[in-house]
Amino acid sequence: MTIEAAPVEARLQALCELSAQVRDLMDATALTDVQEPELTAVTAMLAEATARLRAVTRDTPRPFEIGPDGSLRHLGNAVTGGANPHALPLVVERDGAAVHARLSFRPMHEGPPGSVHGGISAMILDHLLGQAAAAAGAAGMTASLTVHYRKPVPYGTPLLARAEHVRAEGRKSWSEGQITALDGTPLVEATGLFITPTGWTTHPAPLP
Ligand SMILES: CCCCCCCC/C=C\CCCCCCCC(=O)SCCNC(=O)CCNC(=O)[C@H](O)C(C)(C)COP(=O)(O)OP(=O)(O)OC[C@H]1O[C@@H](n2cnc3c(N)ncnc32)[C@H](O)[C@@H]1OP(=O)(O)O
Repeated sequence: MTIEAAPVEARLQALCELSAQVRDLMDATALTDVQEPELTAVTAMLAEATARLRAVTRDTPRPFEIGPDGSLRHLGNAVTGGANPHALPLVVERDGAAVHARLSFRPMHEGPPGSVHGGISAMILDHLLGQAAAAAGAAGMTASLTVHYRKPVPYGTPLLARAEHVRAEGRKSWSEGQITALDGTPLVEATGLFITPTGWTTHPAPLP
């Protein structure tokens, strides 16, 4: 894994704005009820836009970078990356030994009709649990994730997600966390085991 010096911020800002537009496009696509000729016309426009973006490409999404404020960021990440349309993007804050984020899922995250797909909730918790491990100085890869779905998760509603590191044993560390309604009602709870790969232990990972 490499950490790059950040390129010109204005270009990254434009890339994040493009990603935000693509997220809106994804919701619009999931919800549209326009007629077939309009669908065909929009599809042609998008094919042209895709070709323009492919004119110059990278091998991977944006890597870990040091931002202008000195913080570590990963704009290509599928959960937190502002430059990745797949990401919400989740903005994770540290809170002592824990991490938390406010979040709001979108119609494109639908699983059961009217609520969020369980795999999407699990992905958010996987990331947050991993960040809690990293915040405790035990960054690692997810080895296992156990998820309990307590209530359907709504989209279009502000929610909270929180995680904390609970214990460590050698290269293994455990975190637990939950997604809740704003009033604290638990919706999804998870525990995860994170293992620091041997290659990382000789080069301590930077904290997020
Ligand atoms: C320049 C570096 C910069 C780094 C910057 C980092 C900053 C951090 C910032 C921000 C945090 C972001 C947070 C992200 C969160 C999301 C993370 C993901 O989505 S990760 C993707 C999904 N996970 C994988 O793809 C893993 C694939 N698996 C593996 O790579 C390996 O299996 C790995 C590393 C998990 C373990 O491999 P081994 O070779 O190190 O493990 P062995 O030596 O066999 O076992 C060690 C101990 O762990 C147990 N163990 C191993 N795998 C286990 C498992 N799956 N379940 C339970 N125990 C397991 C074993 O039984 C052993 O235990 P005994 O020491 O004997 O007690």
